[in-house]
Amino acid sequence: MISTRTPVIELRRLHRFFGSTKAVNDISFEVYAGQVFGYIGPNGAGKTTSMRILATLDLPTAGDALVDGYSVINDPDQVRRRLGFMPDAFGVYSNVNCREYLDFFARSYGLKGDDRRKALQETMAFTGLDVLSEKPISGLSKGMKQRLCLGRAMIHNPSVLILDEPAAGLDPRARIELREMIARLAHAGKTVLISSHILTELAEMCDVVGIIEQGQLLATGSVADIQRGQRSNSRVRIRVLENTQGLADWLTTREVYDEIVIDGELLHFSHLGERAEEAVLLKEMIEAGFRIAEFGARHSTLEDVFLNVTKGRVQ
Ligand SMILES: Nc1ncnc2c1ncn2[C@@H]1O[C@H](COP(=O)(O)OP(=O)(O)OP(=O)(O)O)[C@@H](O)[C@H]1O
Repeated sequence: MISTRTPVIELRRLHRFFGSTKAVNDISFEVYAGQVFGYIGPNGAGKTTSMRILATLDLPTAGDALVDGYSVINDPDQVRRRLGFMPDAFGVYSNVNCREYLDFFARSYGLKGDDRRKALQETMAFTGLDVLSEKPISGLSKGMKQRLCLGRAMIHNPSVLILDEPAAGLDPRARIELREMIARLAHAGKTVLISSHILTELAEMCDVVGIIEQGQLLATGSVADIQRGQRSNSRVRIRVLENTQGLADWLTTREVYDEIVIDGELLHFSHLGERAEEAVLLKEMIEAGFRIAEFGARHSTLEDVFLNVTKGRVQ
């Protein structure tokens, strides 16, 4: 089915080269209203470079990036109006308090009078900073600084938020709170692009993820889709008391079990099916007369998926 929805964020064959470094090398994807898109890749993959282009802080070597249909090349002002960017490094100004910091950015966006007061109040309430409004930034925890930085990115009520590694360095509680804030943003109809080099960190907060390495998008889809696309869903290990070869032959007749490796009394193979099928397999092996002493299945974790998709290449 052809989608008639217009993407809120669109990367169209985006390229950005720095000399011989292909930081972004032909990346295309679309993100729709209210979606949270996880941009995952190892260090140096090209995440920050593409996010900076979307935030109109850099220009592509070729291709384009669009926000609400506006090109970062031709309509950067329109893009800026619609977008809030949270960079991976927190800006300084540590000698001001939270309210003053947000007020400064509200003024730079041209907000005046009641509109500015309302924006400040709403942003501080959303980020939970209202109770800390007079606290100097220098005294804030890492989690609170991240909230402040998110507040700064959303002070002008943008429809799109670009968050570069917001979960990095957060403790588990602050990470859960960040996840909740992002869910609320998506619920309010905002479109969020969020990066990390850890798939597990984002898996629960994203509708769709894109895995990037060496400037190229290697896989996109829901985490479940990407997991399904992997060859080995689980590694099964069986110890049989005798007739290991006989069991291997018996398994080979069943098409779902391939690449069977025999190692003494042990058999290993990959399995692409459901977990329930493993219970059926165990029952059938025993019924077929094989004396099974051990049976174990290790399901691929999100880390395995990430390692399978990426190759560990750096540039
Ligand atoms: N201004 C620049 N000049 C030269 N090379 C650059 C510049 N900015 C980025 N690069 C290079 O482009 C590549 C991609 O960098 P980028 O910062 O986009 O990666 P990243 O995925 O955000 O990584 P990280 O997770 O480490 O932040 C790297 O090889 C980096 O060294």
